[in-house]
Amino acid sequence: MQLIKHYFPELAEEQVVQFEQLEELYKDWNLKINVVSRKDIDELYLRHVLHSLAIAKLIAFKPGTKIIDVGTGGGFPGIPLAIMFPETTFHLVDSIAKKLKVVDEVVAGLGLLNVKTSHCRVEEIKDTYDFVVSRAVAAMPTFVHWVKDRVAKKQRHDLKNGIIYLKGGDLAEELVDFPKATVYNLSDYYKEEFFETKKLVHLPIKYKG
Ligand SMILES: C[S@@+](CC[C@H](N)C(=O)[O-])C[C@H]1O[C@@H](n2cnc3c(N)ncnc32)[C@H](O)[C@@H]1O
Repeated sequence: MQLIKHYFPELAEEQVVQFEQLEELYKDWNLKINVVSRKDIDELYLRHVLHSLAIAKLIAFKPGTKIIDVGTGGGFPGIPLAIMFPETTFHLVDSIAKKLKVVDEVVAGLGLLNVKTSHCRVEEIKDTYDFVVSRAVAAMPTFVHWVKDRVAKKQRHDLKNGIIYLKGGDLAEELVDFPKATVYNLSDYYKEEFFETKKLVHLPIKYKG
């Protein structure tokens, strides 16, 4: 938790409490429904919370912003971002019900009012959002195909509406067809070795409606 305070010193007291509560909630629920690996749960703040919050280093979502987290799994990056931006609404979607059960319990345990969840494939969602966030779900061409019509027209931020994707490793091949993508190195935000190869991709998506 010190890690989170170190990189995000401006958190309000309520947010600090919510981030602190995450560890116990995940440890507890993970014993009942295994959604986070053992190694990852021991390093929850580094591998999940801080990693998810890299998106908050790129952009501060304004009040009223609508975000969808596609393939949220156990709630990443959606839950840490929902704590960080309480006036932004987050729709967390996953095709595996047991993962969303954990997400629902963690959301209830934290008392988060800005999160809703759907158990479905993202291809079934019809709504639109300012940004589509995600981590480790599909290769970029497949992902873009799934979500390109989910991006709203109205711009609220300097950063163009579109996809914000947390990815590891070499992205060059995946991004050849997306010249408008910008890749950010998480090592520019965080000094821990875990982030050395981690990246954040922003891909603006133009509304076609
Ligand atoms: C590797 S996990 C990543 C989970 C989480 N984003 C994280 O980083 O911890 C990928 C997740 O994407 C979900 N998923 C894959 N394709 C999907 C789709 N088309 N619609 C919704 N969820 C999907 C899977 O069920 C799985 O929970």
